[in-house]
Amino acid sequence: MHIEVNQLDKHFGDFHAVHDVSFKIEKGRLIGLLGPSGGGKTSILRMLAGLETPDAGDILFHGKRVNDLPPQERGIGFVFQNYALFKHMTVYDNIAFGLKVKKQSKDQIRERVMSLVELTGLKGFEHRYPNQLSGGQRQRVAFARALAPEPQLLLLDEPFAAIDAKIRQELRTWLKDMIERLGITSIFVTHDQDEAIEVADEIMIINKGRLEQKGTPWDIYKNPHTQFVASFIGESTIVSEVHKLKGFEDAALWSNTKALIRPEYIEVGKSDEFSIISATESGRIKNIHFRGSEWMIEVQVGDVTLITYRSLEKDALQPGEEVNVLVHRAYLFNDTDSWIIENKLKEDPMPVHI
Ligand SMILES: Nc1ncnc2c1ncn2[C@@H]1O[C@H](COP(=O)(O)OP(=O)(O)OP(=O)(O)O)[C@@H](O)[C@H]1O
Repeated sequence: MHIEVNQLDKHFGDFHAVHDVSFKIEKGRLIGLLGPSGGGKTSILRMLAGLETPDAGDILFHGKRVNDLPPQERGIGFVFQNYALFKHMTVYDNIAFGLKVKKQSKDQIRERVMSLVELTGLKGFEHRYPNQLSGGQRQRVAFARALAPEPQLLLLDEPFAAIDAKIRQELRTWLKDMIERLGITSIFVTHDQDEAIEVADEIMIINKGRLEQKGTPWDIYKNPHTQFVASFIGESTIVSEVHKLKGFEDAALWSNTKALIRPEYIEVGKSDEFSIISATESGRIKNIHFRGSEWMIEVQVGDVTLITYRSLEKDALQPGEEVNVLVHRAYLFNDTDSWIIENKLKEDPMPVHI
């Protein structure tokens, strides 16, 4: 289903929960609504579902305004974080529920339920009750139940929040595959950036009721439009006086700016490891922390502490050691504008407006 939302607005009493939100979603896309708690993600989802009425704005499904359609007439399936399965019903009856409401025949229901049981890998579990299933299995039942009436839009609110980390990882991949295979337009709410980056075709970043940015995970990561987006997606060090770093002197031209520097744009090494000498700084290793497959390195350059990662032998760098540091690029933000600025001693000297 193709979705268009124009200037959606919602207050709860005096509280402005959703501000002027507009977006379009193409048919078959898997969209992640990502943002901090209380930002308005669930409110947007509930308005799409018809469970909440917008104060202003239009919601169009296939170009047709649906603001006044009740939830059951919008062709939507739901999956919630707490499974919301009927505890007193078997897996079979849970999946069949929406079909019975639609008054389908017993044979039709059996055929549809069994094909969904097969699709979701639940064969052999049809006669179990929810309390006889693992969290991951219950969530697959919830998914099958939502799909049963053949919705055109699937809405998932924190679908994996209540599930252990390892199973959550498996379910993410499973869900992505499943949705791709079915080609059903889906929107899921999450506050977990890794989940959104890994699963979604496109991410919408929601903060304080506003849509800050919409794009593919790669595009948002590479070209964050606001300081909030840059700091919410991926890691970064915030630096207020980036012009003090070699190659970034031009940043002094813009007032009230803050720079964000991603770990992968920082290279740290012993002096003989660098060839681009003019752009390197002298720094000192402040601390190193073991992080499993890599080490987190805090390096002091003047009064700035930068964070980066390296896979290295334990004794390759030591706290207190003098090192060379090269910063490749930074994101620069002031109240109204944003730029990507490359190290002019190393690469393109011109900042790119984003
Ligand atoms: N029915 C309601 N009445 C009053 N305030 C509400 C209502 N629903 C939501 N809110 C408020 O609106 C804001 C946005 O809530 P919403 O649930 O949409 O955010 P969210 O981004 O989904 O957060 P979370 O990740 O915590 O679920 C919150 O401050 C919340 O307290």
